[in-house]
Amino acid sequence: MKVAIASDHGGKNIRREIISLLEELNIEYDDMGCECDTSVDYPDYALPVAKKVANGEVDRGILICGTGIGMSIAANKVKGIRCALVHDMFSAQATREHNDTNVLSMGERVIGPGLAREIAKIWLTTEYQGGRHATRVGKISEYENEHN
Ligand SMILES: O=C(CO)[C@H](O)[C@H](O)[C@H](O)COP(=O)(O)O
Repeated sequence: MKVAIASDHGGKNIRREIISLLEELNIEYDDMGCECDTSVDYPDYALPVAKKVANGEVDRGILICGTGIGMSIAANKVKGIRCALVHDMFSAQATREHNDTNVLSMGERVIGPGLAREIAKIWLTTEYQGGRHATRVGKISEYENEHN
């Protein structure tokens, strides 16, 4: 598996934490910034990561900003992206099993680095269940294909 990861200025500490997790899990990653000391705009980081996932350059994406909301809104504008904003371990597991999410978003002003690490670990290691969920995910893809 290869993962692209990025944050804005509000998510740099958790990004560093998740990079150390990726190294511990021996998961290849592409760190797409930000290398910022000042304020930046989250779409400039969410969209390149989402595009890399959508075009198959990487398998998954992880995004962190202050709340995770802006990153998730931006990522979900890219065709083929199913980005989940997650701040608890139950949802981290459920969104992989049920929604086959390919991008994870978290907010550093919402949760601490320890919980973010646990969430990312669960999200990276949980398999999609398919079955009844594939029908539902398929309906989303169908809509997306018809309207883009
Ligand atoms: O996009 C966001 C909220 O939806 C992120 O939390 C940003 O990190 C946040 O908006 C940045 O805010 P700042 O006041 O410019 O630091």
